[in-house]
Amino acid sequence: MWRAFARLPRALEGGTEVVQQITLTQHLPPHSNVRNFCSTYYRKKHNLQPIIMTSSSKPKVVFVLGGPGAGKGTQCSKIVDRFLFTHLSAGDLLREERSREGSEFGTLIEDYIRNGKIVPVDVTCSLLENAMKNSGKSLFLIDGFPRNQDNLDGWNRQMSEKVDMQFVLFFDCDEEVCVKRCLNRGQGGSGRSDDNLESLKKRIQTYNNDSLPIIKHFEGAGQVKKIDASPDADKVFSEVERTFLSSGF
Ligand SMILES: Nc1ncnc2c1ncn2[C@@H]1O[C@H](COP(=O)(O)OP(=O)(O)O)[C@@H](O)[C@H]1O
Ligand SMILES: O=c1ccn([C@@H]2O[C@H](COP(=O)(O)OP(=O)(O)O)[C@@H](O)[C@H]2O)c(=O)[nH]1
Repeated sequence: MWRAFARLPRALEGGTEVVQQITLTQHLPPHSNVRNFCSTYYRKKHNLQPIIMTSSSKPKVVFVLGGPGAGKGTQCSKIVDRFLFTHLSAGDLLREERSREGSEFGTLIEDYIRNGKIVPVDVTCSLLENAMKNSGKSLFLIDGFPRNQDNLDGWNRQMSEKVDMQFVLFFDCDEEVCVKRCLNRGQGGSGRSDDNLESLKKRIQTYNNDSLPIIKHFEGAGQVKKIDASPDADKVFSEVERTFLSSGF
């Protein structure tokens, strides 16, 4: 620990910048002090304003949205490696529920997924709430949700009072790139029943008709952080990392 501190630039030693880390301290990993100092250094270097964080007992949520294959899952794994978030993919939770023995929703979920339709919110929202509770954690990336007005309304009814939504991370990606990535994922053996051209046409249509208006809604409320998802995954992540650091994480 001491060696890591000793290598920090001299400018930081005087503590000229005060960054309140009230909430962060609830989630500190073993080397958190080093991490917090490094975040401060990064902010100074890039002339970013320090975020003054307030304490809150509610779990924090970042929604991760973007077209099918935009790279949401890929970037979420990188965020989890770098920051203190727990990744909850609504699609993964639905696929797990579909495969759970005795699930009353298995057939319904499979039909919705294969046809690129959006599963009724009560099912998805309950899976998300249970996963949040069972994790015992308090910082979540909710990946691939909310995808339509029904999702948003259901979330607002069931969850919005129980959590603090921080922002929406939106991976902006051309349709052709998205389709190509999903087809590659299918050919690479994803085993997903919807990584084929027929399902993809429907998924893209659902995204354009139902999901984009939700992203626009959040944009109108000033809650969207938009990332260009077309470069390679590491390049995309450097933008993502910058976004999280500048938001105080
Ligand atoms: N920036 C990128 N450039 C090229 N391929 C990518 C990039 N990000 C993800 N991929 C690949 O594209 C496919 C879809 O990515 P994934 O993260 O599963 O997308 P999503 O969760 O948005 O559906 C995967 O095979 C993944 O390895
Ligand atoms: O909140 C959600 C998330 C996913 N899905 C369904 O699960 C599929 C796959 O979603 P996922 O996020 O796993 O993949 P993506 O389409 O983003 O690649 C979607 O097309 C929907 O049919 C859904 O109904 N509700």
